[in-house]
Amino acid sequence: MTRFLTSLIEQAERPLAKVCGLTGQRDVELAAAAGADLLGLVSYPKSPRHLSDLQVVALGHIIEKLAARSVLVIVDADRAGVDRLVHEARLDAVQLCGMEEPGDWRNTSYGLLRRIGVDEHGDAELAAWKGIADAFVLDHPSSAGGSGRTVDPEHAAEFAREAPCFLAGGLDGDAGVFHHAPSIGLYRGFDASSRLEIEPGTKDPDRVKSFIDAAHRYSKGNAPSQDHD
Ligand SMILES: O=C(O)c1ccccc1NCC(=O)[C@H](O)[C@H](O)COP(=O)(O)O
Repeated sequence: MTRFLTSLIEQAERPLAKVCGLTGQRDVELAAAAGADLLGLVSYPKSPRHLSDLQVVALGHIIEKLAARSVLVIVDADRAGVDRLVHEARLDAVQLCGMEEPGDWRNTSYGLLRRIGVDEHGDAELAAWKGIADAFVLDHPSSAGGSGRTVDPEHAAEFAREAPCFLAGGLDGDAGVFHHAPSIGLYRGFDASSRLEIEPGTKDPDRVKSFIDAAHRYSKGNAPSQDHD
């Protein structure tokens, strides 16, 4: 049986937009209203966007009511704990960003994203998680996520030729996405967080909308259109 996230990625006629690091009902609602395909909730105490399990449960239920799709973003996760939280919070997918072992994450009932740092270790990571993760999030290697730093476009494109990938790292509105123009058609989705914020943990509605519109502007697999503003 094909999992929902693989189906979503394959059936979408345009790249998906994931808005990450949503910390409250206001931001969840504005991202959903702006058309985000995936809404990310971060569980990582060192992040300014960290949510407790109780907060994840509350926001997960709100996202479900909005008929939107949620992603738990977590670092050094434990499978049993994640399975429990996904069930309680009614989440759709999980993004693993730490030192998790691929073998522990086979056959999840939820969608699975694996974060890959765009550096010389990325190839081995990607090979280890292929067939387990539905897709990969290509991010700056300096931290587990939310760095606001852009990745090397040519190196990222090499990974995107190997497996379904979301591009992340320092993306903002149109200019941020379009910076990757030569290889933009390779990506199945785009993922942004810190550059869409007014302050850490609070999203700017205009930047969120501009990012989502930019991400949706491209036809999957095609070269970028040049008609953006
Ligand atoms: O957002 C965080 O603080 C975070 C912390 C630890 C692990 C992952 C985190 N975010 C993951 C995401 O999916 C972000 O969207 C991605 O890293 C891009 O972040 P940014 O460069 O800030 O757009």
